Amino acid sequence: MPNFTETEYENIIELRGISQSYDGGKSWIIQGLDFLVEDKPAQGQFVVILGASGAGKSTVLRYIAGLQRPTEGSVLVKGQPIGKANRVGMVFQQYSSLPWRTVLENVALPLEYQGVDKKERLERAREMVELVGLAGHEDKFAQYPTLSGGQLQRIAIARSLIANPDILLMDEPFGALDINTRLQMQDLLTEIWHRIHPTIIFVTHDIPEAVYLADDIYMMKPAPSRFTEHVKVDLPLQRSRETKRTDRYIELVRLVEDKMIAITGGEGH
Ligand SMILES: Nc1ncnc2c1ncn2[C@@H]1O[C@H](COP(=O)(O)OP(=O)(O)OP(=O)(O)O)[C@@H](O)[C@H]1O
Repeated sequence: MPNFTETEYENIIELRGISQSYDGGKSWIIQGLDFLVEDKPAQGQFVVILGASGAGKSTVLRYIAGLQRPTEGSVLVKGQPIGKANRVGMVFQQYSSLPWRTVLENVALPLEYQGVDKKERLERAREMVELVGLAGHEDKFAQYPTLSGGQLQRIAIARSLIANPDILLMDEPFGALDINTRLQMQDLLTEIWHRIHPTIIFVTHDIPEAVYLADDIYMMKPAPSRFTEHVKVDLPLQRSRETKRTDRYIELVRLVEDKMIAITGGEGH
């Protein structure tokens, strides 16, 4: 009899032996990449990916989302090949709302695709809009400058969370925001994460942001790339601006910076 522990699968994400070529194997963007993320359902996980520009960070997210298959290797999500059953949400750097629809309608969109009836989807969208701090803006059109860049990213986060994803993929979601908005969004994201515990895979170029948000940081070497470094962020689970003043935080930022410089030779990460 198999001994089932808390969950059926040890790893919520399992990428093994991944290689990627776009020219029939003459050159390789990614080679021999493994990426295993443990499943911790009651707690979630916050994993940050760092790597030089062009290393393949977005490509890794696309594999997990099922938007792309690697040239070689296997991708399992919750122990299964990617399929429609996987609940994976995605947030990109570019604003991705439909400007001719209201905030509420944009947030409700995934439920509309699922065929949830209008009353229920708007009710659930209202809860999400509140969760991301957009109450009062429900009926505005989701476009700049009616809404700011930060508000548009809040819509994207709410929309990705409404379908109750097990995994939330975030590709430099705060990269286009000014510094104050970026700091606010970091705090919003940690707050949400503590409430609903998805497994978050977050790509950024910003090392202080990575250390502030992550449980685990994985670093990619340049092409042919794979993960070569892992840093466990042993800061308290609950973080605040004060965390950024602690010796351990400062030490970890330095450690990650040194590792990135060693991996990339200081090339734009
Ligand atoms: N369809 C494609 N054909 C050829 N090359 C591609 C294709 N898609 C991606 N690439 C290349 O694969 C590499 C990895 O791209 P990817 O966008 O994953 O990198 P990244 O690490 O996310 O970069 P950045 O930090 O600049 O966003 C890049 O060199 C890119 O040019």
